[in-house]
Amino acid sequence: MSTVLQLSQVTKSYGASAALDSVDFSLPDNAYISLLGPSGSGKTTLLRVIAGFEEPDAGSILFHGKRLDGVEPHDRGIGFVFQNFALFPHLSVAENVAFGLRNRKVDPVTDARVLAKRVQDMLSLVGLSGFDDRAVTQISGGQRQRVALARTLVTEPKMVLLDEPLGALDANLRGRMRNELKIIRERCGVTFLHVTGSESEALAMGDLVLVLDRGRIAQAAASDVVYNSPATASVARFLNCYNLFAGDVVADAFVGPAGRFPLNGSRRKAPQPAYAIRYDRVSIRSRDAVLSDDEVRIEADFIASEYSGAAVNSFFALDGGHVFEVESHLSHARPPAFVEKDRYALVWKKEDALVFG
Ligand SMILES: Nc1ncnc2c1ncn2[C@@H]1O[C@H](COP(=O)(O)OP(=O)(O)OP(=O)(O)O)[C@@H](O)[C@H]1O
Repeated sequence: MSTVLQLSQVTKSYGASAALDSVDFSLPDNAYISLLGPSGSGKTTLLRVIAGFEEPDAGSILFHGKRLDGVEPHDRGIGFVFQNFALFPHLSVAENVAFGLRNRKVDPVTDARVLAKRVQDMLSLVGLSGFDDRAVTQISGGQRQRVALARTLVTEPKMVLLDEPLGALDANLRGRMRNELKIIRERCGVTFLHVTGSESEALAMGDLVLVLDRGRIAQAAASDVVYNSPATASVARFLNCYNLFAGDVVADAFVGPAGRFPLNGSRRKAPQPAYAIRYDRVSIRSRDAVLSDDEVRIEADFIASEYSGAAVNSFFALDGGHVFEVESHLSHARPPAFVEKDRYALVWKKEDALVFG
């Protein structure tokens, strides 16, 4: 697969703080890439630097093998879809889409018939044929999202940057638009770089998922690799499906304020030591249940359960107040009702824990 974009050691600071700190990655052509990171991790700054709205302080950006230094945003061949869609409210759907083509600096399209044909093709690509004359104030959020996308795609960018493109939509529509965006990308065959703060969105959409942590790429891998094998404790935290413990490896155990967890030997190199166990790898047992040699246990008080259709998530308070979460999939068996404030044993296999440090 050929490379569309390559960043090497890209750094951008605002005052004394580095929004991007030596960012390195390569993106394949014709792929859907998710960029996941918590608020303030540098996602928008990274998109703005790639788009050319900001210049990096150091490092290089190669787009199709050519350096982008000093190239104006409109000359980069990179499209940008903004979170709030940034449509012109006084223009119709078709006029919004035509705007970019008619007004672009390089090779503007002025012939009305050519323009109309290109706009029609684009509206058909995003599933909005027949909406040409509608005011953009008289269409739904999902339709506005498609107009924003059509307006970018009509200029035939070689890559598209999308800044939280589903953030302004309600949860239901967000789910449907995930699929739509993937289909539209496949039809036009260019790389989409989709920024999101939602781990489920990033994992569902990306052929490749980049995880940004405090201005650095903490991991770049396929969704299942990120989910099952987060590279650092911070990545595990963003995924919202791991219980994390601070502490250190001492001989054959991980020891911290929450207790002593015997290890099975495997350990991944990471800047910060931590112990992680996924919510759905834990079983809830009575305190007197017998443990086998390959299991680890901790005791905690039941707080509450939350039913989500396919699973029940149960919350427990560890001694010291830390909340521990267990996800029980209902396809296995429905967990019994637990009694509030009663104490239970939370048990997992040594080999299911991830040990960082
Ligand atoms: N124009 C600016 N001036 C000063 N600091 C800035 C500026 N833009 C961003 N920052 C800082 O750079 C860091 C990264 O910001 P950025 O907006 O890229 O993060 P983000 O991951 O997109 O966050 P969010 O998800 O909340 O939009 C933050 O600490 C932010 O305060």
